[in-house]
Amino acid sequence: MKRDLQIVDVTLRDGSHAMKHAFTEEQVRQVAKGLDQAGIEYLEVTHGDGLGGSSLQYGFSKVNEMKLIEAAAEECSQAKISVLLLPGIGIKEDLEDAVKAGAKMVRVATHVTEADVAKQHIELGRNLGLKTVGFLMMAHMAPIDKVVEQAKLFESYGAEIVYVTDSAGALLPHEVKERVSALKENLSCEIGFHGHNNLSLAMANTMAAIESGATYVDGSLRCLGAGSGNTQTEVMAAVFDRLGYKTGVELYPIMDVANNIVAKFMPRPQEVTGSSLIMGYSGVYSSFLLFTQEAAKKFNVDERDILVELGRMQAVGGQEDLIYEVAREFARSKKVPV
Ligand SMILES: CC[C@H](O)CC(=O)C(=O)O
Ligand SMILES: [Mn+2]
Repeated sequence: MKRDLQIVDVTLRDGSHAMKHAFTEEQVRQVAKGLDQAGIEYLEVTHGDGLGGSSLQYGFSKVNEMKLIEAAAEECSQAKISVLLLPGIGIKEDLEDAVKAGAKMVRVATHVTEADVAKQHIELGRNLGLKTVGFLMMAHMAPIDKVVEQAKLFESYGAEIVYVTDSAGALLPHEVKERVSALKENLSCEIGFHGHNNLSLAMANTMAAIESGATYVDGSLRCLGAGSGNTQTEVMAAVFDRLGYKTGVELYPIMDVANNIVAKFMPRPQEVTGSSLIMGYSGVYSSFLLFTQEAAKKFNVDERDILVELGRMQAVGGQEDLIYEVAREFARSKKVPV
């Protein structure tokens, strides 16, 4: 079937942040099987921070991600497994192992101003015969011309799709429109959008993206993802159907996997909480949420103060250690015993 839009499901990757990287093999099998049967073509499986993310800094995975990729691939009859790779966290050998485990797509992710570090990884993805994607994270942090420049680099290395990634859930619909339209005008490859719901705008932003020409859009079941989570996969399936787009995704089966499987194991509902709202408001990486909550508790300070300060400092992925430094500094200035 020719699809007008591709919904890429990231429950088993972005959802790993919300699960503190504790997915079990059985959970992954059930979700992958449900997504496959509902008609999703690409589903992403790795540690939340991508291949090689299991570590003291980002949190250890309960189950080795290669085992999870293999398990997901075994459950799929038509769907393909995508893996996320952040150069520096994941290495060449991780991608090669992921291919042996069954991966068919790689999304190489860099900070929005650092696309140049992805050249070798994108070339490797193409050489391994993978569908290869460039993922520009924290897209709110760069002006449009910079986003275009960086996206063009991805395309020149061989990326077949380039994503505008709203890692902090900070973009407003008109800002998504500006970014996606500019990429559409200046690139020949397909354009994707990955949203977070910290300002309750994930669906509106996804709509803005497709109206501006994006053809790949990410979602997660019951929004399971970092911060307030992602655009909700099953909601996208319903909305796109109402709009007359063909996605290949069947509504009742996708709702069933969301409500009968994912809802049963998610640790908490994906809501816009005080902290995740501040992440969107201040432009802080969604995956910092649980670390910030732990640091706030440990140092007895307000989570929101930590997040506003991280936003002011323009902290980016990889700077998780700053969360604890900022919390300690607040505790010191408030004379809270640490
Ligand atoms: C830390 C990687 C990150 O979770 C990738 C992603 O989904 C995003 O930037 O939103
Ligand atoms: Mn994300």
